[in-house]
Amino acid sequence: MHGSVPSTLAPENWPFSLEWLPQPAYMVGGAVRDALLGRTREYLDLDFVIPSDAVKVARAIARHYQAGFVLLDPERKIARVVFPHATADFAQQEGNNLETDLHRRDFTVNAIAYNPHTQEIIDPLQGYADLEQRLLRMVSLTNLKDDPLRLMRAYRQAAQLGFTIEPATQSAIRSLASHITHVAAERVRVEIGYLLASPQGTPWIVKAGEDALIAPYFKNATCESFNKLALVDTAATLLTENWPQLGLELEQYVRDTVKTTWLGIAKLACLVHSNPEVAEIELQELTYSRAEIRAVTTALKLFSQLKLTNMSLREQYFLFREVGIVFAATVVLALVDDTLVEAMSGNKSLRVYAPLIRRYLNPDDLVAHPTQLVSGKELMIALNIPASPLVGELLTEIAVAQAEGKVSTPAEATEFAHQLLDG
Ligand SMILES: Nc1ccn([C@@H]2O[C@H](COP(=O)(O)OP(=O)(O)OP(=O)(O)O)[C@@H](O)[C@H]2O)c(=O)n1
Ligand SMILES: [Mg+2]
Repeated sequence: MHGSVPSTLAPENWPFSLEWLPQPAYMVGGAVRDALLGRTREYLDLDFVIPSDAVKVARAIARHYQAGFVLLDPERKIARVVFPHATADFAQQEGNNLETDLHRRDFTVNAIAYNPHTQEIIDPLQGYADLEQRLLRMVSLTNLKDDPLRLMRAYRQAAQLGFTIEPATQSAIRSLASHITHVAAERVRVEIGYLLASPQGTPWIVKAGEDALIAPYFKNATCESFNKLALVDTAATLLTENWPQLGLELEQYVRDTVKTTWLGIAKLACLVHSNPEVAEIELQELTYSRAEIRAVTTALKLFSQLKLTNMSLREQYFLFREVGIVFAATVVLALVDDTLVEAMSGNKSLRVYAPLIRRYLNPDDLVAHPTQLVSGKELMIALNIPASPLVGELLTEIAVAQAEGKVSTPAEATEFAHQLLDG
């Protein structure tokens, strides 16, 4: 049917030996699809279908290789083996034969199997032909309905693979859009996360919005909200060109464990209600973490303050203290807002933020990155005062005075606090 099987599928590249798999056993899903596309991935994520004893096989492999073992779904008999640089899922075949299993999957390009014992490709749904045309074609409307997360997966995979959605599949998705709410919000959040993470995702989340898949989660999003997403990408590029360090920060994750980059935070801020309190509820419903919600609401609260010119050092100090690590995302939001007010004319509007950005990127800048001259404890001893909120207030005033260049040593700081108390 088509050329030779790509070597990336070969068991030599697996984290375990082929001998551990019974006959027959099949590799399926994304790994087969990507290998046929010539796509390489940094992290191997393999899926196997085994007619019987899938969990037993997984357990034996995990034990032998001292890898992690997770029983993902006891009912459908799916288990995961976690190796240091790869993950392998082992699922009991659905139905009496492999064809039935493949017919229950989401898209034809994800329903191609590879038999590692015979090196055969099994492609009853002509997924390979769709791969060549770079098309996501549903296996059936019923399958989309059976797991409506697949509606969102279509946009996410189109974005990741650079594919388009085949027209009949597109109509089916539209007709089933209201079913998306039957899916756990957490699963939807993961797909949305992928779409917000990179510029390739932007046209596809816009499309998902037009097809009514986003409205259940971002009830207040308007056309303008979606238009802002592309402006975020543009603003991020502009910032990156001028301050590469800020660009790197935008690509970083909020926390290592969550999948939202700072760029994603800026985009979320465009989709939620502009009132931080309403935004918080929307994001909670989508199961975003507290750190992510705080990041979005902070950016929403503070972006317009970045625009203020002639801010005193004191005001700047408090701004930096409040914005913290959300700075880069907040500058992006401010730039996007400028664009909406007046067409972004080159670096003109960027210049407004340059002084703040320079402070932020300079670790020795005492306005953006204050150091502590004296601790609360030292202050309590030196001034002979008890622990109380007053100590915190004095420490803040010392930091502001340091930012203003009024004090620069512990002794001066203590003396300054002393005067404040007496005055
Ligand atoms: N809701 C879902 C999730 C998965 N699958 C099937 O299970 C395979 C593996 O799922 P997953 O790893 O989630 O997706 P991949 O297609 O492998 O894509 P990715 O590149 O994101 O891993 C898919 O290819 C597809 O055949 C499905 O039919 N419906
Ligand atoms: Mg996969």
